Amino acid sequence: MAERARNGKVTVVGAGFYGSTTALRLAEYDVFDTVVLTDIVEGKPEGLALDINQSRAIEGFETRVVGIGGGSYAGTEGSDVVVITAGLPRKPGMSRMDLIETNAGIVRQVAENVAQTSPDAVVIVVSNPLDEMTALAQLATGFPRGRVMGQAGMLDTARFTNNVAEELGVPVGSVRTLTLGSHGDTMVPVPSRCTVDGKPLADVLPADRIAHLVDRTRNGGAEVVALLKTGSAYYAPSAAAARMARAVIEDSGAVMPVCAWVDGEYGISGVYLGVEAEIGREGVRKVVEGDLSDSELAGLREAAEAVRAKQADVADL
Ligand SMILES: NC(=O)C1=CN([C@@H]2O[C@H](COP(=O)(O)OP(=O)(O)OC[C@H]3O[C@@H](n4cnc5c(N)ncnc54)[C@H](O)[C@@H]3O)[C@@H](O)[C@H]2O)C=CC1
Ligand SMILES: CC(=O)C(=O)O
Repeated sequence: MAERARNGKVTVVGAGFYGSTTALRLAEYDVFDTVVLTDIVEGKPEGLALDINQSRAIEGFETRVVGIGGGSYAGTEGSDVVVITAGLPRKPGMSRMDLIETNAGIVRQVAENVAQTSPDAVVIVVSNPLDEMTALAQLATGFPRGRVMGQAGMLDTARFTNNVAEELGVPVGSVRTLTLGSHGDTMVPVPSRCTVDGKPLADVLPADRIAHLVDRTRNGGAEVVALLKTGSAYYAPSAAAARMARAVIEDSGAVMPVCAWVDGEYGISGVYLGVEAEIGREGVRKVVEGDLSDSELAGLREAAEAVRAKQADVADL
């Protein structure tokens, strides 16, 4: 059998629930040479890496996972992609914004180390609050804005899709949805861009049910936190971040909803915000502006102003 071509190195910083499941997904894709998993805790990433490598013979992938504990960056050098998952998750009753001070210290320190050791990497931030931590990671790395992006829209869109599919009892594969804006209170699910088997959502569901699904999507993370009691979601979130990292290493040009620097699109400038973007080897190739209804566009602009105010403060955190 022809040997599969693999290339590149991806580092996942933070070997908690999000980081370890992301590392597993990335390894199972079998497209990278190496997945590096790091943490400040000694032994945990090394143990998880060994565990994943021991699964290779069963699952049939060759990508090797390397675990590095103790907060070291030796071994991460020259990564093509870095996924930052380091930081506290929220507990029931907390908002993502309640994490800002603690996680800002962690993300700043991680980003500075990444800039030193992997100066050409594309950085995918997942630590919360997402929009603010993405802006902070760009400041702390000093990387071009297109090379730093955040994961939220893929996840929120997947939640919207799942909600619609469950409501109608149809396969998720028949549903298309889109979610833009912030990964917080000003999230903007976009019903006008949703279809079921190619039909507009408004043709298959009454307005009050669509409003309910929009609301459920906005609260999708909190819904999981309330059930788990400790920690937050990681299966769907890790799927989203891993897909983004894969799009980068494969230079795929896939258009995905991500937290990207917006510079004029939708009449919005100078802010990291959830928008659709074309992803390739250089990170965000371009923001893709789609059609929105008047109220959705107003919601996106409102989200931009809400996160702009918070992002202006991150330099001082
Ligand atoms: N953007 C999104 O859609 C989502 C974001 N999140 C966020 O992702 C983050 C991680 O979540 P989980 O993995 O569930 O939390 P977790 O508590 O399981 O793992 C966090 C890990 O980060 C490590 N860590 C802390 N400081 C570090 C540092 N300076 N360097 C390296 N590692 C460090 C911890 O030791 C721990 O292993 C949280 O902030 C959470 O809110 C979670 C789900 C979705
Ligand atoms: C934790 C988080 O941000 C989420 O599950 O959406």
